[in-house]
Amino acid sequence: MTSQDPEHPDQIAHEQAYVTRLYRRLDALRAQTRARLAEVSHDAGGTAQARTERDVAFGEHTRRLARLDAAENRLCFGRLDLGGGERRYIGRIGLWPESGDGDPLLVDWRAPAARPFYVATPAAPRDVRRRRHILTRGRRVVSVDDETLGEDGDTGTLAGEAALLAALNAGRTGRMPDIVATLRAEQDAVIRSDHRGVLVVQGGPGTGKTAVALHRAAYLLYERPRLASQGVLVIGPNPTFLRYIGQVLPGLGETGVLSATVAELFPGVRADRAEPAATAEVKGRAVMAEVLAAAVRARQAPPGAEVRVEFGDETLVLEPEVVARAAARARDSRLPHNQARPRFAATLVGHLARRVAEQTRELAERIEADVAGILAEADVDRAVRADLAALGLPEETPPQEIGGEDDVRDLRRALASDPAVREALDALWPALTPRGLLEDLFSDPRGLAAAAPGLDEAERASLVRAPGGWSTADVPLLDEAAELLGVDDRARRARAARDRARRDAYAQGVLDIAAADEGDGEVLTAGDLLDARRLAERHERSGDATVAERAAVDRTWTFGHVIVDEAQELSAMAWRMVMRRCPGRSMTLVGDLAQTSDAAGATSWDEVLRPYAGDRWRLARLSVNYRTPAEIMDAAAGLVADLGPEAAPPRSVRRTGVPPWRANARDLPASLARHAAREAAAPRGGRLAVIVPDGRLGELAAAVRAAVPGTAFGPDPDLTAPVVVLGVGQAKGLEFDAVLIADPAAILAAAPRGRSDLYVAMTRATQRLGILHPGPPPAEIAGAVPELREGPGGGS
Ligand SMILES: Nc1ncnc2c1ncn2[C@@H]1O[C@H](COP(=O)(O)OP(=O)(O)OP(=O)(O)O)[C@@H](O)[C@H]1O
Repeated sequence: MTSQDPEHPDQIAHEQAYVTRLYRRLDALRAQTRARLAEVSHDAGGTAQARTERDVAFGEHTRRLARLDAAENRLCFGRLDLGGGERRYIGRIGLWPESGDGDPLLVDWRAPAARPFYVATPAAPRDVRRRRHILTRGRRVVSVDDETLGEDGDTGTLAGEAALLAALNAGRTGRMPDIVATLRAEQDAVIRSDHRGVLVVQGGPGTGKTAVALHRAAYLLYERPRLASQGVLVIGPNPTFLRYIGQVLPGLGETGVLSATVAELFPGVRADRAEPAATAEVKGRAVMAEVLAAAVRARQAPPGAEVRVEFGDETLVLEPEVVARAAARARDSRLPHNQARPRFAATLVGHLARRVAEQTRELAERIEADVAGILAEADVDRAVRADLAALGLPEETPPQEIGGEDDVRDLRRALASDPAVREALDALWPALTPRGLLEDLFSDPRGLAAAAPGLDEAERASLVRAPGGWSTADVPLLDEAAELLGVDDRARRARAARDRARRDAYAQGVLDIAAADEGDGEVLTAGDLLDARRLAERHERSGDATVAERAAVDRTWTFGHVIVDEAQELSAMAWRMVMRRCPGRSMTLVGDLAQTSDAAGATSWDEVLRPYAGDRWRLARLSVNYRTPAEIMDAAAGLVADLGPEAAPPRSVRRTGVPPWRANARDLPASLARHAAREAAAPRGGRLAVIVPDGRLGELAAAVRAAVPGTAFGPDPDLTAPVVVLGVGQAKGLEFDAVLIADPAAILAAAPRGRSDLYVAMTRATQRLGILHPGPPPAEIAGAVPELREGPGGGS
């Protein structure tokens, strides 16, 4: 039933009255929360415990306010009428009457009581008689749409899907919307899954994997409140994608989630160095962990010549076996390289100290013997004895122990601080940094040959390069190296101290401004009540955003939950890094093996996950494509036909009646520009993506921009522009009303997994798809996509 339904003309007015009441309640709660926040902000003094409690309250009120603000848009979207006459309104958050008693005014979509809204079916109605979708614009109810279930209801399937289809047919905005009002049962099951380990969500294009993963994060943050302080990490394939999905969680009231690409997971490194795909593929292999371990070992006391150290007037010698024993002892500690270093140094310094002490003792004994001989010969002994007797001293003074424990201790100290000794030890077991190790390794073909016997010569040659900058594939290697070398605590502590000083300065600035504003000497200013450090600490502790900020700069931060989108693209080395971020293995991985384009990416989930989760990972499948109309999906399906059942294309939920088309384009830039201009000017509007081979992005984008001013393109293009030109690698995960693909043959040929790339490109459209091919069409689409004879506006 919709607003036009003549049988229920008063339903919109009825729901409007209720929705208005809900917004009144929301407004009251916002005002209340703001007042509490102000109160806590101005509260001061008391015990340390009281201060901590206030800080916690400050954080809670801030989060609550963010949640209430986020609920403004489509606060209420559903109603359930249950068997016993009970009525439940479903919305973004839970709301209770002011009295606090009685039934909730609005049930949070994540609460168990809301679940039937998503999963009740005519066959299993779960006591639901009627499910109503309420569509609002701003605070105004614009339509209602009912589905009747239960014994006396009809099957209602079509009516129930009206809200979904309206959402799917709506024009795209360049920002992913949340789907909380129209979640499907199979998606709901994934979102609420109680599996505590690794949950893999496999599904074809447009099945809602990304949407589901983000809603699962929101659900888990609701269901497991402690998760907010541990942090949730969302990993996506590129910054453009992360911006595209960036509104979903804040829109659901969750602001404390860190999103990052794999390339951003090593703090302080900007991965902007380009490198051939074949090199990245080698760097992504699991064997690189062994290569790095071997490279580190090779820098630990390399076997060979003896080491000579000048100490005072002496030349001390460290024989190869002595060095080898010290190295073995250090390695036995199983500590990372830099942390094992003191043990190695201590062993050798101890050895040297004993050696020096021994030499000193021998020398002393020799001197004593010599002196005794001289005395005997000269018979001065008797005379000395007489002198001693005259002085009242005993004839035999107890011999002072030369080279005893005290001497050895002193010697150890002296040796440990001696520059020559330190230099010798540094050369044997140098302090290493991840960056230094990698730069060294990749610029040294001989060192690589020794560390990477498992790679063939060409593979090793592909790794050799001059220092300067980092690629995306380097990032997991830097992380691996950091693990092998050990955390450089001093640098981290220094950074933490700097951060704290910066925060203190910032907070003092806030207080200064507040003091300047408040002017009046009689009035207590914020500065009177809060000192800079406390304000800084409060800022540090309060709000989820700062958890995300702290996690972002700390390589060793471990998250309570990690979501990986486009998970099929991660290399084996990237998985090692991601798993280190989540030792609890509470993870949601979403991906599609049919869309793997990275040559180092996954072909089997079991292969990827077994090393980390054994068989304790669970697979959920999504099978319905909500994005791509059946006409386009049918044309794209052939591209993945030979990838096996795991990669089978999903079934589209709707048809549009608009088939995809292809056209021969002799002059590709000109033809592309013409078609893009025509599409951009069409009254149906919407957003257009022109997807081109990565290698021709600059040239083709310039041609399109000349025809359609304002066309976006570049490393991180504005997806809200009416027309955007993307390299095929950038299009992953995105969607547009219309898509134009340029030169499919070049896309197929550009990469070993070119078919997957073309499949991704073809499945980005929610409405229309056109393909321009210079020369004959590739066999993959020749039969599947009809040729445009009198297409949009004629010839190509
Ligand atoms: N239940 C739903 N209600 C409304 N829209 C939905 C629903 N499920 C999915 N969609 C929409 O379908 C589109 C595809 O969703 P999403 O991007 O999450 O799919 P995906 O499986 O990650 O796709 P791909 O693998 O191609 O990147 C989005 O616009 C999403 O909002």
